[in-house]
Amino acid sequence: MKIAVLAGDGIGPEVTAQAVIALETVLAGSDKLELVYAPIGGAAVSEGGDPLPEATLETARQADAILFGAAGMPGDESLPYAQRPGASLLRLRQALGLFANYRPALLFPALAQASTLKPEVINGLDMMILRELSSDVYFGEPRGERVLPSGEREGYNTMRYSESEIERIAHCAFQTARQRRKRVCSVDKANVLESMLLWRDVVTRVGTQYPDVALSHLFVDAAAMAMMRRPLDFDVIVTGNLFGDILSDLAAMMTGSIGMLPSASLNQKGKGLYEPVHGSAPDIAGHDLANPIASILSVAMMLRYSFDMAEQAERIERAVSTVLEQGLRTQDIATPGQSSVGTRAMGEAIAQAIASQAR
Ligand SMILES: NC(=O)C1=CN([C@@H]2O[C@H](COP(=O)(O)OP(=O)(O)OC[C@H]3O[C@@H](n4cnc5c(N)ncnc54)[C@H](O)[C@@H]3O)[C@@H](O)[C@H]2O)C=CC1
Ligand SMILES: CC(C)CC(=O)C(=O)O
Ligand SMILES: [Mg+2]
Repeated sequence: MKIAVLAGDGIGPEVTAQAVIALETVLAGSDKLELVYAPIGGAAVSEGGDPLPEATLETARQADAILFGAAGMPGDESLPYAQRPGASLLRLRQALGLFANYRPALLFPALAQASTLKPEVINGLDMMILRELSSDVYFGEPRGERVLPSGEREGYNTMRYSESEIERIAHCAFQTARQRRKRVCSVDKANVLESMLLWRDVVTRVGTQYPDVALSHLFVDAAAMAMMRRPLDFDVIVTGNLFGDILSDLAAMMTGSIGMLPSASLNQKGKGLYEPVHGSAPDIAGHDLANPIASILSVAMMLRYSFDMAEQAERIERAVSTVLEQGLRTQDIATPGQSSVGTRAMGEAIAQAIASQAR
């Protein structure tokens, strides 16, 4: 198995290093693992000017799966789009056709006190946010900035969705729900936006092919409220690129921290990129403070989705659960008065827990 490792910027390399250790530990004894490192984001700009060099793209194309860290740092936004380190991930997603982004929000019981919601509201939390990843306002044309006749500057973007783009993500949602609790909630803004009215129409039409799955619809503002109020009501949430980006950060806080949320992004051929939901966290980068669990759990998703290695995936997830049960915390999931460990110590403890498991 050839894995492209694109660690990127900020805490990206810190958490990815721990995810690689977890992967190597769970595959110990296998000579099949091949890791190919390539630069992306600000790291790639410093080397050659392009945040997504052709060689990196080729490495990603040739690999069986991709492990991504984070890209982008403060100040990026002043650069033209194609040179922006933060945009390199969007370009990579587009180039590989990664349209289905699975973001599971799961509460580890040991972290009930770390969530900002009351334990009785979130105990048992297990929702899957399925975010469409290759379209919407992030990619719509035209986009840009212009000067109005008044001399005032105006920024503009285009929210768009085609029927086929909605259809394919809707099928993913219903198929995922069939493996879970058979409920899909589609989140849109069909009361205001034409692209979202089409979204609702198409999801409803696709839903008729899955009579065993219950489909509901919510406008995104009401969805944000309902997710905070009764998160356990949700099974699969399917939504567009922008709303999925926002709602997954919201869901992350229910699990204790954004440092807990992994993700898998798949294309139509099943090729996958695996990454933590969080960004480069410049405020804590370089201080051994980042929580590596989201990245480590992303490796578990990789083993399950790309390599059909459910047993090894479960071993990683069980090791995470074990160290959390033992009371180990990085600073983001520590409750007041609780001591915390750094990125490396958390990663090492998880690797040790994997190694000492009875198989
Ligand atoms: N997938 C990616 O590569 C993403 C990149 N970004 C980029 O990252 C940069 C920073 O963006 P922000 O909005 O600050 O989002 P962020 O996710 O990097 O950080 C938000 C907050 O969460 C904390 N945090 C994030 N990950 C953590 C972890 N593993 N452990 C503990 N705490 C963690 C940070 O310290 C910060 O307080 C920007 O340049 C942005 O464009 C943002 C989101 C995703
Ligand atoms: C480049 C951004 C859209 C990354 C992000 O915030 C995300 O994928 O969650
Ligand atoms: Mg985001």
